[in-house]
Amino acid sequence: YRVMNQQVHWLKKALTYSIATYTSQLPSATVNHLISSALKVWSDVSPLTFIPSSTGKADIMIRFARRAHGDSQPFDGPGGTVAHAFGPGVGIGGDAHFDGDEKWSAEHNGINLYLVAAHEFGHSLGLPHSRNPASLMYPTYQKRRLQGSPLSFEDVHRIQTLYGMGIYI
Ligand SMILES: CC(C)C[C@H](CS(C)(=N)=N)C(=O)N[C@H]1Cc2cn(c3ccccc23)CCCCCCNC1=O
Ligand SMILES: [Ca+2]
Ligand SMILES: [Zn+2]
Ligand SMILES: [Zn+2]
Repeated sequence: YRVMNQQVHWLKKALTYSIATYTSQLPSATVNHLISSALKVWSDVSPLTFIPSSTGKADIMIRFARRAHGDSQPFDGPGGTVAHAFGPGVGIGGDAHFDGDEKWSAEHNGINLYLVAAHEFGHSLGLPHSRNPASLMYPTYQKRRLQGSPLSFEDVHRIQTLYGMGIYI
C-alpha cells in the first residue's frame, strides 16, 4: 500500500537537511561529520545535493529519540531497531530518527552512526530493502568496512534508476 502524500522519489535534486537533537554518546561535531559523510555516500553516486538548513525546517529532518517520540513507530530501547526513516514526501517524509538508547559510535565499538545513517538516508531517498547481505540496504545492521563506499553495485544501480542524471524541471 502507498502511504498518503508519499512519492517514489524526490522531485528536486537539492535537498535540505537539519539535525534537531543529538546524542550524549558522541560530540555534536562528530555527529555533524558522520551525518554529512553518510549523505555524501549517496550524493557521490547521484545528481543529488544535500544542503544544511539553519532554519530548522528541512526536507530531511534528523533527530535522536527514545521510545514513543511523536510518530507511529516508538523505539524499543537498547538493541532491536536502531533507527527508522520515512520515504520522500512533505512533512515527516524524508525524516530520519535514531534510537537514543543505542550505544552510538564513530568506529565499531557499538553501533556505527555513519553506517546506520547511510542506510536510513537510502530510505529517505526512496530505496527499499535488499535481500543481499552485501548491500547497505540489507535489513539488518552489519559491521562493514569504513573505508570507501559502503554501497553495493545493487545500491548504486537502484539510486541511479530513481534519480539518474536527468534534468529536473
Ligand atoms: C539496518 C539498520 C541500520 C536499520 C534497521 C531498521 S530500518 C526500519 N531502518 N530498516 C534495524 O534497526 N535493523 C535491526 C534488525 C534487528 C536485528 N536484531 C533484532 C532484534 C529485534 C528487533 C530487530 C532486530 C538482532 C539483534 C541486533 C540488534 C541491533 C541491530 N539491529 C538491526 O539490525
Ligand atoms: Ca533500539
Ligand atoms: Zn520516529
Ligand atoms: Zn532499513
